[in-house]
Amino acid sequence: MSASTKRPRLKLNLLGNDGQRKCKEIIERPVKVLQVGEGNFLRGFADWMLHESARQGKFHGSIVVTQPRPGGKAKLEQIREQDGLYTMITRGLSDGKPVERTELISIFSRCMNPYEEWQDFLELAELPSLEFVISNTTESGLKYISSEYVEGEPVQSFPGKLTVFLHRRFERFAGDPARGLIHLPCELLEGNGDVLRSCVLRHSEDFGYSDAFRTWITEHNLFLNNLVDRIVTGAPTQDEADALTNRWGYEDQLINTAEPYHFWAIQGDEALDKKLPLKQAGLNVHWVKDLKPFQLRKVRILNGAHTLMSSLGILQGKQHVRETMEDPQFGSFIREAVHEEIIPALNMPDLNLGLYAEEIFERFLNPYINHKLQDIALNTIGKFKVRVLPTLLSYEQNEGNWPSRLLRGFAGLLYLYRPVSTPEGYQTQRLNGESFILRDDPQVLSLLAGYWEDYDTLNSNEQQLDRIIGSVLSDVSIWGENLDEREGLREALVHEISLLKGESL
Ligand SMILES: NC(=O)c1ccc[n+]([C@@H]2O[C@H](COP(=O)([O-])OP(=O)(O)OC[C@H]3O[C@@H](n4cnc5c(N)ncnc54)[C@H](O)[C@@H]3O)[C@@H](O)[C@H]2O)c1
Ligand SMILES: O=P(O)(O)OC[C@@H](O)[C@@H](O)[C@H](O)[C@H](O)CO
Repeated sequence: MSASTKRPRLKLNLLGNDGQRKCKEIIERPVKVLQVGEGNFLRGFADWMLHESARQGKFHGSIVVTQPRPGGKAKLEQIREQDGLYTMITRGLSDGKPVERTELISIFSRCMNPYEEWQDFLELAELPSLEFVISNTTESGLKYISSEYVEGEPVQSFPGKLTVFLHRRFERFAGDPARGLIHLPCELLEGNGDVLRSCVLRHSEDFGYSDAFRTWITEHNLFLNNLVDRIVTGAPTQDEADALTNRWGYEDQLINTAEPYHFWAIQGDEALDKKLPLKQAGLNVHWVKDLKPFQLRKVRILNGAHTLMSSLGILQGKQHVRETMEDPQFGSFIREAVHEEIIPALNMPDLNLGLYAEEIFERFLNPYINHKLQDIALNTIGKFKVRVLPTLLSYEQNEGNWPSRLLRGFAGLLYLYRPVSTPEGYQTQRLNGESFILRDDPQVLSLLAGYWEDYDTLNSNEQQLDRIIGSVLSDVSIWGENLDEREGLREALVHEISLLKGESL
């Protein structure tokens, strides 16, 4: 956009009377949620859901948004400059048909930088209206980092800050059981609620807080394990953003985009939907007794299919998930791997996993998303161990033979992971000889580089390959067990790699 067409930033007073009234109606509600994290995901997931529930007149509250680390300041400032407003664009396929919806989200009543407004932040703990703490600080943010609390100075880590915050609330309300909070940490960690509670308890010991405080934490605060699922893709392209600016007459620097699909499983009593009316607002939110089956189906089917396609796809020169799924041969390969190998090995007939898988394929085919295989491939070894290998092993145990597509996926991973250390990082080659940088645990990459050292793609024979694969499989430090002791696995993988080298799928 040229300078002459520069538009003002989105603000409340730029909206018409009706728009202002609708936004203010929500913004002015009492603060019920402290949010730790200002990232795209939370804004496209929990905030979007709470706004929807508020819009329907079900959720009578607003959110104070805070940044979880000193570095998150810029995004928070942008939110502040826009009076907490931002546009959410939901687009993708729903039952095979393209859908697109644009909404102005006005659920944030305040922005707060705890590193610069520590006392104000702690004062929030005294709000009688406060009921929830929702966070997403990535897996790196939800962990215990030993620290001291110096009165008046902010603690750096999210769990550390939360501990001081909760202590202030405990003191202000003299340990009133009714003033405990409900915590929904959305970080993608198994047992995320349990992890957060144990961090808070550890910090409370470090900070010298009383046993009575710890009892209040364990007995009167709820830390709910939960599983989130939605692909939130953040800002649109600059061209698209410019076109929207021209259409709206103002610039929104916080436009967020996401797929229509959303799923939130929360391990907790369904009665909590009265306080957090998401299910009753028609959102795909489930209060469940046991989160494990939901976690397992997502990790093994959705993430498993991603991991399976990433190594093979990269080897074959593919770039994106959609392109891979649209390829007739590759697409069928992934569908068959899920329906014929992953789902049977899960052995969960009650969960209608076939339908769940079809929904996932539709998400993979979302025409608005270019999900890069190289992003999914980050730290593939660790992901494969959790997302694919257990399926491969249980299938073999149940059926007495190796599942051919998962085996091919494993062969693809092993063949992609033949790294050579270069100044740019650990490099490998696609099947067409093009180089590709592997981003993974440097220790594992260094071990693998050693095993593949003498290998020559063109001249090495099957015996050498057999020796290398044997060494890789038997490295317990990589796989957590000696996979070379699994009968027939090495031979089958060597055979698959030989086939892979000479062909496409
Ligand atoms: N975007 C998605 O589709 C999606 C879907 C499901 C889960 N997730 C998960 O959500 C997380 C965030 O994704 P996003 O798209 O919002 O990214 P983002 O970059 O927009 O936001 C990242 C957020 O995490 C915080 N953060 C990063 N490192 C931190 C650390 N060490 N300590 C404390 N806070 C830290 C940032 O300040 C920011 O608030 C990722 O871990 C991702 O796996 C994302
Ligand atoms: O985010 P990662 O790197 O752990 O895994 C890559 C993808 O499988 C993942 O991002 C999914 O798209 C996401 O989990 C969907 O909710």
